[in-house]
Amino acid sequence: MQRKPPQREKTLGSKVSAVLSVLLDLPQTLRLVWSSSRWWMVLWAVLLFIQGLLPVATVYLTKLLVDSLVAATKLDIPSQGFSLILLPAVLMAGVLLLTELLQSVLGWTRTMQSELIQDYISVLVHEKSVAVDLAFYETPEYHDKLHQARDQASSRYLALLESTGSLFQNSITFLAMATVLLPYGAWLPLILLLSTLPAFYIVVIFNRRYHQWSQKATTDRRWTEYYDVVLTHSAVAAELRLFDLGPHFQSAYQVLRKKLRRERLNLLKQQSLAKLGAALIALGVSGAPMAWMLWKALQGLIGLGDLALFYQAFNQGQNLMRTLLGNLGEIYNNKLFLANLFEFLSLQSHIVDPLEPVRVPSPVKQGICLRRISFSYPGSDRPVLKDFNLTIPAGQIVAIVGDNGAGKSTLSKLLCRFYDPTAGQIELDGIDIRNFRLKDLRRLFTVLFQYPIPYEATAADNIAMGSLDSQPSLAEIEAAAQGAGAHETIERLPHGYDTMLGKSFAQGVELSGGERQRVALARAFLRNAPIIILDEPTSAMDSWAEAEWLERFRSLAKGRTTVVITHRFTLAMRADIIHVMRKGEIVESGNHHELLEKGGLYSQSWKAQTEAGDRPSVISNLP
Ligand SMILES: Nc1ncnc2c1ncn2[C@@H]1O[C@H](COP(=O)(O)OP(=O)(O)OP(=O)(O)O)[C@@H](O)[C@H]1O
Repeated sequence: MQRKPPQREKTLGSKVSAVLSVLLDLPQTLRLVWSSSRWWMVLWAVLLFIQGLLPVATVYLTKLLVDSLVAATKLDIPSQGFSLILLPAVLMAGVLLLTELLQSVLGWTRTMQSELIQDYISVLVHEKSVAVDLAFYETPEYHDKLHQARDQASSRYLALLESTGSLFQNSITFLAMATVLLPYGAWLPLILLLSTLPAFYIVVIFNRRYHQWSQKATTDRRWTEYYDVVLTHSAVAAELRLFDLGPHFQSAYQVLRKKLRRERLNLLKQQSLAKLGAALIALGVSGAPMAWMLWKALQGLIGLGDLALFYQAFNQGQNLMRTLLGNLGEIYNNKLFLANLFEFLSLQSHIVDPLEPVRVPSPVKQGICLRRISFSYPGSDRPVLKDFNLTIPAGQIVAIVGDNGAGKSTLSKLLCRFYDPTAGQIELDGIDIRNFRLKDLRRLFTVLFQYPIPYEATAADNIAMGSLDSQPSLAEIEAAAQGAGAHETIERLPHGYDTMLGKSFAQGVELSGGERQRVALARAFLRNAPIIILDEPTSAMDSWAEAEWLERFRSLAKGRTTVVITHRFTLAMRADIIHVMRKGEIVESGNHHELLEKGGLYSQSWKAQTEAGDRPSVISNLP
């Protein structure tokens, strides 16, 4: 077993520089906020600046009030005393009023900013997640990253903004307060700083530990989310009840939650103890100046107003210092978490447009040619295709039949460049498809995937999604539905083409598997692409529906290049060329009659099934 190299202990200096580098990078991080809500940010900064000055005004007015009170008590005429107190009292009330007013305007600003930032980050994450290679979905690391980016980014950004704002506001208050304290001794602000440093150190250390733990716990948290979905999702509801899987998944969920809770509580316990220690140190350091001021007051060297001012200013100064350093700790912590978002946003796709794209052929004249293709899925050593050759002539219907796992669906993914082959090349009219712009290449294809997605939308929109760019008319949608054999089904729905499909939203209806497949087929047909790939188009259809659909399909596919991936011989036999695939290789090719005459795998499967009196629908798994 390989041993891990011993981790070098970090020195205090390297820890400090790590913290500093994270903190100094703050403007870069805040740029994103600036892009999302710049004017709200300006308003927010102005409000914070004013709010930062208010505590000092309160402290100063307290001194004025106490001094006026002392002076008033020495006067014989009460009305004169009253007028002495009036001005500072009114000013104090004004400051209190302004504090309240600022609070509510700030609350409003913060809510607006929070909405804008959340939406902005969601847009960035969505843009990235629809752009990255399909290969990213193959790795748990990608799912962890996506989870971290989605799960915490918005809240961490808001928290970062909050702590930065708080740091800004408290720095202003602190500077003003330090100015007030300076006449009593230049060393006082220094004592304030010293008394709060231990707490700061503890905040930073534990924030880092929390971040490390949180990164490590991402996979566990994703598991709990998975169990949560299984326990609550409609697609799983029937199996869950029939196989009585509820207790199994509930227990798995609870075990993980318990583990996560325990780890988090342990961290919190250690942090609380350390914080208590830091608070005791701070108390010891700050007791001395208070005793010193009291002694001076007793000596008559300072007045009561001074004592009140000093007490308030020192007390608030210390709280402020603690908050300031706490803010820095928070900024550091949130920045650590936001690194996940930036890491996610900086993921680089490998399947990209070429530097000098070539125009896609229009119309397709020769067809598609796969030359010596080898391919393994990312993260897997097992080749799905090895030295694979295939020609799909333009304008013909080519069927690919083969047993499970032969690599049939993989072919369609390579043709659309969801993945690139590890060796060999795919040519369209003699040009390597890597020379085309991705969008242009994919626009040449329409695909009915093996497991098509039913969208929560109306029947018409479900079909229109095949070609949203062209804003299809209802007549075009209906024509596609006719071609897929979905028209009659949709006509029978309560609101026809306007019926919502899926039951997650109001007035939705559920279609059967075969009906859903026809709607998906209609979506594929609507896209007027020159190359059609149909992966098991009739797998959910009954034999009558299949026979009827096949009749229509011939005319629909006319003039287009079609690849039909199927287990069904009744479908394959109508193709111009049939390729039999096995373990990543083409083992037989020809039309139905040629293959029957050859007496190979195709013919044996066909005979075995017809002799058994079955509909010859599925290729048998011959040895
Ligand atoms: N995303 C993936 N990551 C890793 N391996 C995969 C992935 N998708 C498919 N495979 C593997 O590639 C092989 C070929 O899969 P493919 O889906 O192309 O088979 P198929 O011929 O379409 O099978 P079926 O008739 O069952 O649909 C299978 O062994 C499968 O396990």
